[in-house]
Amino acid sequence: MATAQLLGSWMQNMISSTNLRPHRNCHRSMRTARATFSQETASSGVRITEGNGGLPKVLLNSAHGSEAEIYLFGGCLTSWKPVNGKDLLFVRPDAVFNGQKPISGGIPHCFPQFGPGPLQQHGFGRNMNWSVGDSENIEGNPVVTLELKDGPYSRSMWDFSFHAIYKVELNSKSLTTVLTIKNTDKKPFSFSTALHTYFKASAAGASVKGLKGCKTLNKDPDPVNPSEGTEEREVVTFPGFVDCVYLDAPGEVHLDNGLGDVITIQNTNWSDTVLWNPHLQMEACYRDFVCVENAKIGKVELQPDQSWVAKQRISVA
Ligand SMILES: O=P(O)(O)OC[C@H]1O[C@@H](O)[C@H](O)[C@@H](O)[C@@H]1O
Repeated sequence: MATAQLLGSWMQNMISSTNLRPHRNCHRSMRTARATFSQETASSGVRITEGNGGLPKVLLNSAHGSEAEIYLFGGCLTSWKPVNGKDLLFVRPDAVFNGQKPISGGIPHCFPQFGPGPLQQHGFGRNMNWSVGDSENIEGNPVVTLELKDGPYSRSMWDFSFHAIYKVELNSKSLTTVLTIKNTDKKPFSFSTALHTYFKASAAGASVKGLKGCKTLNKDPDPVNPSEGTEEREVVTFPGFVDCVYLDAPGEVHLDNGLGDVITIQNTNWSDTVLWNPHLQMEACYRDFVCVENAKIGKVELQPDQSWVAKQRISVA
């Protein structure tokens, strides 16, 4: 795509308002850097365009025909189309794109709190502007790295210096994300986190395999005092309201979305899995999605300069 198309005037505003870094070499003039970034990103299958509500979004296009999109607001993946062309993520019809409220759908970040807890539900990572740190292309597969650092808004709720790095790689049939949280403060901090993935589904026909034997924290009916149990089922379904944490979940589970797709959800270091469907609490859309979330429910404590890293890979056959 031509530079002019990539960088309209809205984009130039966004560069300053979202700390978008056009290129690693910051000594170049901004103008040259913008042009270089756009040329490089166009050829790497990574480009930035205007999304809903005028919010900037990163488009990933692989040489194989797969596609994904990520809003910088919240670092939120809102679309993933493997080569079969079907979007396997779900964005709720009540989602707003105003840069004020989190985007309800896709893969929002829960950070630095999964919740419930003292901070706002699911923390603030999903309603801050992430920036683009880097982009590359590996054998036709676009890779983009987003970053989030503390600022006055996060400090007002959680007074720590941190650096979150979110690397997203799109392959023909898979989407891999690596999240790194680094303590850049002089004091330790602790956090919980999740990738709150909304999958498009027929909730009535959807099921998850791989969780049998896990300890469970069932948040239905009381999310603050969940009841402990053990999952006995080989195949977990969504017959009504579901809100359950699976502790020490395996590195791989399988979601049958009830729409003809089986999605393999693999992880490294996301120790827990959460299943959620709001049923009649969201009458307008509960039939059309299920959430299968890789999570870290127990607190991670990081000393200064320490990092925590977790990987998720979602794929279709
Ligand atoms: O903030 P959202 O996207 O509406 O999601 C809320 C739900 O997120 C789930 O992860 C929690 O387990 C639920 O308890 C919660 O209600």
